[in-house]
This record gives sequence, C-alpha cells and structure tokens, in this order.
Amino acid sequence: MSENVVEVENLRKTYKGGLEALRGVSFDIRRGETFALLGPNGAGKSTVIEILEGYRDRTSGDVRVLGVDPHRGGLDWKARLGIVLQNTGEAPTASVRELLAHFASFYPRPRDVDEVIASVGLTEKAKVSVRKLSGGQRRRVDVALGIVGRPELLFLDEPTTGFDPEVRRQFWNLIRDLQREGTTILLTTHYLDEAAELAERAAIIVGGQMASVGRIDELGGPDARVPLVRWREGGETREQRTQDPGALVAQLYARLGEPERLEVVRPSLEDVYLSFLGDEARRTAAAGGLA
Ligand SMILES: Nc1ncnc2c1ncn2[C@@H]1O[C@H](COP(=O)(O)OP(=O)(O)OP(=O)(O)O)[C@@H](O)[C@H]1O
Repeated sequence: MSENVVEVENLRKTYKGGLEALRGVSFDIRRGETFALLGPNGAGKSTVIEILEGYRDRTSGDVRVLGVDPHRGGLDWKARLGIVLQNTGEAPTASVRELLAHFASFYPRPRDVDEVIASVGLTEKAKVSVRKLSGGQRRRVDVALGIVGRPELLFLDEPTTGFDPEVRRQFWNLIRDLQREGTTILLTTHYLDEAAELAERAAIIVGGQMASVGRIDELGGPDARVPLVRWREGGETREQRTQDPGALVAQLYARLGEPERLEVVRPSLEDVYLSFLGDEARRTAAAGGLA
C-alpha cells in the first residue's frame, strides 16, 4: 500500500523569457494520502500542479503520475484524474445538474450526479444556471466537477478560496469522505489551518525550491515545534523553549508563585511556515537578490 501515486524528481521549469519558476523540486505522494503544497504567491505551486496534470511542459526532471509521464498521458490516464483548477473561465448557462451530468458522461465509472450535488451542498441550486450562482457556489460546482468522475488522484488548487467559514467546514467533511474512500489528493492552499486539518504531509515551496517536506507535524524539523514558555519576571518578559513545558511551569510556580503573564505556546503550522518565509527572505537578501 506504500505505492507512490505521484513521483517528482528534480523538477525544473523555466518559462519563456527566462523566469525559473521551479528550481529542482522533488517529492512523492503515496496512494491514499493527502499531500499539501504550500508556499507564497508565485512560489511555483500551480506550475507544479499543471505539469503533473499534463497541461504544461517541464524543462527537466522526472515526473510520474499514476505511473505515467504526464507528457504521454492518454485519455484513459486523464479519466483517472480529478482536477479543480484555480481559475475557471466563464460560467456556463447550463444548470448545475446539466453541467455535472454532461461531465459525468465522459467517465467510465462516474459518481451519482445528485449525490455529488448534495455533497457540495448545492441540491437547492441543482436546476439553477451556473451563471446565476454566487462566487462561492460556483467554486463548489468546480469541486463537484473535479470529483464526479470518481478520480483516483484529485488535484485541488486553492479549492476553498471565497468559501464562507461554514461552507469551508462542509468542504472539509467532503474531503474526509473522499479520503475514507481512498482518494489520493494533492492540495494547494493559502489556509494553513486547512492544510493542517486535511493533509498528512506537506511541502513548502519558496522561490521554486523546496524549503521543507514531511509530515505536517514534523515540518521544519524537531526544533521548529518545541513549545515556548513565556512569563514576566522582575519587570522583564522571559521565554524558554522546552520539550517539557509542564515541568518548567511547575518550577516557575515553586519559585515565583503564580507567574505573571504566563503563556505556553506550541508553534503551529503557520508559525513554522512563516519562519521559512523569513529564512528565505534573509537568504535572498544575503545573496544580494531581492528580499
Ligand atoms: N505562463 C507563464 N509564463 C511566464 N511566467 C509564468 C507563467 N505562469 C507562471 N509564471 C511565473 O512563474 C512563477 C510561479 O508561478 P505559479 O503560478 O506557479 O505560482 P503559485 O505558487 O501557484 O502562486 P499563487 O499562490 O499566486 O497561485 C511566478 O513568478 C509566475 O509569475
């Protein structure tokens, strides 16, 4: 079961005009896993996804998606993928149901259209023209189109942008259902809580390079997640990183009584992520580049 569904080795992409969008990216995604690609705007996430989907040529490197070089992927291969792109074009005049039924007909083993509509919370809008939906509702149609073909591998490029908080929670539940069914998912998102909630592993891409890859709770190495105890003593803020915050708090209590402004902070994925962006900006500045 540890078969890799996606294998990316030293992937490079230089766009016409010379922009090096990817400068040696490597990662694998195992069957059934949800993997998040994280990184700031322009880091290269969409370029990676488009290359994996077969929409964009690479400059060099090895890529296998469901065992196939996306360059050579035929219709059978495409039918095993589900794709939710970042930008969808003009909304069609067809109703939600018509559009989904049309797409479902392209696949050998589609999901039930009404079930898919229900799973994205659009049952009441099933007969409404997609053009008349709100931005968040249209995005839900995009997600429905991505899953109607019962994909083995689902690409979700910023799927919940524009969702209100409740719909985002519903979407997370939908993803959990797909995970239970064994769907492998590649997710890009700027919502780090979403990545932490849904993904087992993640890669952080900065400036076309991998800053870190690994299990979400291990990104950045062991030191990145060491809890921080902060308190005020003698009019000054003190802080100490420790694997045993409880023991330190007990010592403080024995020494000081109730410590003033006591905090125990466990660095979140967002803290780790931001620290990488800080490191990268510092390195670029040191190399004389743009900060
Ligand atoms: N067709 C293109 N031609 C030239 N440069 C491009 C093209 N598409 C993307 N780029 C550049 O490649 C870099 C990576 O872009 P990409 O869209 O992959 O980033 P991203 O991580 O997906 O960003 P975002 O979070 O904003 O979606 C950017 O500097 C972008 O301007």
